[in-house]
Amino acid sequence: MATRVAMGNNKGGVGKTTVTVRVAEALAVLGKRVLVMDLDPQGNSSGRLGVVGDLGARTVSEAIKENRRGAVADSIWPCGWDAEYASRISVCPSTLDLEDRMSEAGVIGAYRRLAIALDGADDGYDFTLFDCPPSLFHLTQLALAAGPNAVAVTEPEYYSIEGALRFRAFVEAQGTNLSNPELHLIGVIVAGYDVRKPAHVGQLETLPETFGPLLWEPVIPVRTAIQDADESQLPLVAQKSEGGREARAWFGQLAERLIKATS
Ligand SMILES: Nc1ncnc2c1ncn2[C@@H]1O[C@H](COP(=O)(O)OP(=O)(O)OP(=O)(O)O)[C@@H](O)[C@H]1O
Repeated sequence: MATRVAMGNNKGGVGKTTVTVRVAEALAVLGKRVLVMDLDPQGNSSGRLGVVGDLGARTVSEAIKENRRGAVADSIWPCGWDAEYASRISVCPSTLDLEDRMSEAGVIGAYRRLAIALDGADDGYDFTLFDCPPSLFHLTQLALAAGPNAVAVTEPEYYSIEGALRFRAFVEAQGTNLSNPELHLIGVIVAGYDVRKPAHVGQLETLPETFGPLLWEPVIPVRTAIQDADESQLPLVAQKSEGGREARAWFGQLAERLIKATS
């Protein structure tokens, strides 16, 4: 089984997908084989990893629906990027159909369906990263039931930090309920830091006290190159600017931090 890591925050737009995709990219640069599970019906990590077009039934929604051991294997796509290391990245993509799985939330044991569908399917990977939706409800619970590690992603902004704290509290409280007593938060990643915003500067100072040793470095500042890579669905290696080079280095350090935290 791969080392499984769920990236979450129950506030939206805080950089979860960006961090998941760019840490996956950085892990692949370091030679790791990575499976990205897109658990957000918006399908943003699928698109940013170049998995676009008609996906037919080969999506994470279908794999969960099947409720069969290893079903994820039939929903795995290669990363669509033109980069040497992209061959080490695979994607289990989502579409809006993933919303349909929400109706199963009340079904006894349904929260285990992704863990069951992943069983054996991610054995060939070093890491499986789950890009969670901005919620603590069923789709996030499917990810948290599937693996022992969770990482909160937050902007240095009040409501985003509140969302990260709720995610941490949920992870700490729900492991047993999700049949995953090993579940724990291994880190907090701060993204989207805008030095021009006094509120960001102020909140950044409070974060070491709030999260203590769980706070990972480096903080990821806002860079046009990161947004451009996301919007053009390209790897960071395609961003030749200084910002692109900086971003590759920062995500590389976060990937190394993740490897250290899980080894
Ligand atoms: N460090 C950064 N520099 C510049 N743009 C960024 C950075 N981090 C994220 N963004 C941009 O901010 C927007 C929101 O980021 P992202 O999609 O990762 O958030 P999210 O938490 O996954 O959102 P959702 O909750 O909707 O899934 C995107 O347009 C992304 O490209």
